[in-house]
Amino acid sequence: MTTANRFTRTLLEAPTPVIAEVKPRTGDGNDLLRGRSAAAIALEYAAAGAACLSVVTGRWFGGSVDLLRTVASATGLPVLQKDFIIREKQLETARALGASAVLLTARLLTASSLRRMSGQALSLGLTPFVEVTDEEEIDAVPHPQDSVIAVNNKNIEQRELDAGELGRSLRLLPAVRATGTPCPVSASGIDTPVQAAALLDAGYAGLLVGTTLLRAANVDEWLGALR
Ligand SMILES: O=C(O)c1ccccc1NCC(=O)[C@H](O)[C@H](O)COP(=O)(O)O
Repeated sequence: MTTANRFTRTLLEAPTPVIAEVKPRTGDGNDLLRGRSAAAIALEYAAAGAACLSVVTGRWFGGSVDLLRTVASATGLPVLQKDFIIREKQLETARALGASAVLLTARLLTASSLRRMSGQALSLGLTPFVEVTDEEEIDAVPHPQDSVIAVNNKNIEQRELDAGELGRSLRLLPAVRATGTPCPVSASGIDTPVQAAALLDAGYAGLLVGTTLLRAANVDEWLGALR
């Protein structure tokens, strides 16, 4: 497995293809850590069978690059960094701190910036995790065979305070598959194991789950329901 496809391979081969997210708070400031350390949460996710981890380092959600360092060193699982990543320097930092994949938000980047950042991520051994919300963005994803393409069910312009629309993932799946990506992912707003199972049954290869797992009374039970 090359470093650039470690994240994708791990997700594709996992019995529970969930990317479990660590983020300190919601977009409107509600605490999600509940007194726990980020490392303890990462270890709990790993023990419950999560395939990969995601860390939100963006300040809206209370994150920092230190959080990435902490989570990446807590377990051996591949880690995605979620932030507004727009410069090559951020890619170098992501790699240095232990990330395997980096969020590139199609809505926030011009087509040429997305192409440049995807190419640079791959050359640094990082999987581009390209987040999309419509067909136009999907058609413009560069290097689809080497990227995760994630449909975001929420709207980042609203700091993801909307409830999320899982129908978006179902509607856009054929277009995502048509790109040739091996790894379509549905991200955000997944609240129950029943919803998660329906997205996997529909053909998603992976799911990104944050708030619900951070609030779950029993992460083991939540993820176990998908096996
Ligand atoms: O989506 C983005 O562009 C983004 C950029 C910078 C920081 C966070 C960003 N998105 C937030 C998230 O990715 C969600 O935390 C994640 O998808 C989990 O969603 P949820 O399960 O609804 O908490």
